[in-house]
Amino acid sequence: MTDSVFNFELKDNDIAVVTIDVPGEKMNTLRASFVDELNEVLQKATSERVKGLVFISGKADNFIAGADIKMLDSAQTRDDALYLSKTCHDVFAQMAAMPFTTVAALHGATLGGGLEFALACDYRVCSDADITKLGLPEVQLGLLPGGGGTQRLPKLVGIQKALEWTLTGKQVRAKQALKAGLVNQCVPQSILLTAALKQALKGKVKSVKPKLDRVSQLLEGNPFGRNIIFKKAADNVTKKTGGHYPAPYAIIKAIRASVEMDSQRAYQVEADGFADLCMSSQSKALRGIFFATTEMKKEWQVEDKSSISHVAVLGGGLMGAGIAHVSACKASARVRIKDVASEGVSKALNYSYKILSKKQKRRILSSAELQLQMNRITGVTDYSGFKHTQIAIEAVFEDLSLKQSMVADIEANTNEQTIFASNTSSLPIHQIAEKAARPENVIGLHYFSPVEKMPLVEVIPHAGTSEQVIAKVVSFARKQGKTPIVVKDKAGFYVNRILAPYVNEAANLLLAGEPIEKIDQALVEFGFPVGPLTLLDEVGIDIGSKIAPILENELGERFKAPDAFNKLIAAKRLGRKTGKGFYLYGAKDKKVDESIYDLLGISVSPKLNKEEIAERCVSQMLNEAARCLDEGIIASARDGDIGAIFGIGFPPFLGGPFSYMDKLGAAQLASRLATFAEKNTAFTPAEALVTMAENKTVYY
Ligand SMILES: C[C@H](O)CC(=O)SCCNC(=O)CCNC(=O)[C@H](O)C(C)(C)COP(=O)(O)OP(=O)(O)OC[C@H]1O[C@@H](n2cnc3c(N)ncnc32)[C@H](O)[C@@H]1OP(=O)(O)O
Repeated sequence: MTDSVFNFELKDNDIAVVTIDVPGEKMNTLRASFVDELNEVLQKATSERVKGLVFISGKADNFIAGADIKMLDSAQTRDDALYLSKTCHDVFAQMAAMPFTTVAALHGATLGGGLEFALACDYRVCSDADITKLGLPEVQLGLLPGGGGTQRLPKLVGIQKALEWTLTGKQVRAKQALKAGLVNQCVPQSILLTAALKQALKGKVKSVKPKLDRVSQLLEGNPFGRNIIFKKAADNVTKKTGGHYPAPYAIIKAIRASVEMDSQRAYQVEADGFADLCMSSQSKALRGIFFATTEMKKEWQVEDKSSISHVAVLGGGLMGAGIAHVSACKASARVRIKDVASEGVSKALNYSYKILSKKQKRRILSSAELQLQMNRITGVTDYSGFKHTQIAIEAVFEDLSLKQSMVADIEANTNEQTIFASNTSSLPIHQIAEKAARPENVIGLHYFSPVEKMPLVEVIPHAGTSEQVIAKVVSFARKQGKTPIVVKDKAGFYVNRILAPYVNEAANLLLAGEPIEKIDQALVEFGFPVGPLTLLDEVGIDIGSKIAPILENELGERFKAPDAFNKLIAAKRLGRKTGKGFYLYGAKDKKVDESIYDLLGISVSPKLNKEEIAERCVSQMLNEAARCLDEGIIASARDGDIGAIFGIGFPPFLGGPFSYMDKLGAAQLASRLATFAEKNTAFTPAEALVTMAENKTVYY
């Protein structure tokens, strides 16, 4: 192994190959400290009068995954960050000005600064492998592409596509990259280097204009059309993010500069934007999420590396169908769905088929791939074919004796190693395992709806679950594309436990006369994706009110849900599924059902402003999160932050409830809670918070 990152090798035909291989790392990333070495390589190539130069990665599954995020995080001042962006600009400008042909041979992750590196080359050839993904995901870190991405991308793929990709952080596959003009050629990995060498010999290619349809050409080709494009992009950002994130606006500004300013000024706009964003609290929080999730991937590693390949799902309802889908289509397992009725089975199969068909229509999936994935899912109404099941995941009604009988059935029809995982959202796992012959194999695995979209899963071992089973289930959940957090077996686990007091407070405010839309808007403006009453309508008011008594029994009166919910249930206003809850649901939109105020005996009389409404609801959630950590429901503040962001949509730019509590300060929060508690004891500050306030400590 050498210490070099850029390993230069001159081939017989005067073509040089530079293999990029950051020593000791499985992923190539770019650091400012590599610049001198890259400059040396470029000088060497110039002095040796090479005809062409190919950049390829020495790693098996990535080209370059971007600038090193740890390096970005260590930038102390705006000037430090500005220096990083300008350093990238300078070195990439040198690459672009080389007198010989430069070719980037791309395989695997080519992201952020990695793609910007490739964009500075004359020609890009990529492998057609599934793992080849190209993109500028900086926005997800609260940043903009600071290595020339906002300048070079629009020139290759057009303004609209560049905006779409950089504003969403979308990663595109090889074929899509070729179609859009991002890469010049796409080949099997086995001939990637050969194709790149061949191109390097051919010499410089003429730069081509983006492949645009006529309407796009017209729009992008004149200032009036561009005005429309940029305004629409900014409006969409505001609609989607509520204006909470500065990065998308800075991206739009830099892309606009790329077409409206001279190159020097436009690059300065990009560098300034990058430096400002790098210092922003939003980017710091989002980078924190990246570090947290990467760290979590290393925990609960399994000794037995063979992955779970045979899965059974009990219950073909919405949750069961979603679990079957991610097991088959993400974790590539064979899935057997069991339902009491064949109708349940076919509904579950149809669920996957619909999702896959959409992907096929969007050409993400071929019809052969669709068929292959569907072939992995079968259904039965009995336990035939269950013998080799490695994990059975139940998603049936919240009924303890039903779940216990399923444990017995699974034990009778599978094998000694089969894991029984319950997708309960409220029942204690130790009770489900109570009558099990092999309680060490029983565990909770709590998904969130819709399963294929929600990134979190709670893994809940009871006291007798074996460590090996926990590790296997965590590893399987990761294969399903989920971020698992291991939580303690106590009522509500973590997510529902912090959600319940938040939703209850929203209901209390409604009963006190605050209008429904105002409550929801207050929390959306705070940064949640939907308001608490909309959320309750989505989950189902009946479901919410089933969990509440369990929490109240085990954890105390502060969890008591308002009695008014019973009136809603009696009136069959269960939420979206019955067409009405707090809102009335039409084919396309929803509106507040004014008659609900009469039904609940409320006279609308707004007294609080939206900030006060948000503060009351959120402080309930924060208080309960503090208790959860204190009681060991979650193992760390980090797990609590990730759980709330990925499970509830707690505003990511605030970094999660614990990061937010640090920002507010325990003293400030405890004092606000104590003020609210004078009128409602449910606000009594958690002991842990009071102690932190006294000792002036923080979570991070
Ligand atoms: C100036 C520029 O415009 C600014 C930038 O480029 S900002 C960076 C833009 N790039 C990104 O956001 C990509 C970040 N990385 C990822 O999304 C994912 O790591 C990935 C999709 C590349 C691979 O995912 P996966 O296979 O699950 O591997 P994952 O566990 O995440 O990463 C493997 C290792 O690479 C590290 N890594 C990946 N990308 C990194 C990056 N950009 N910076 C620092 N470390 C990185 C991870 O921390 C992890 O390190 P570890 O093994 O020491 O814990």
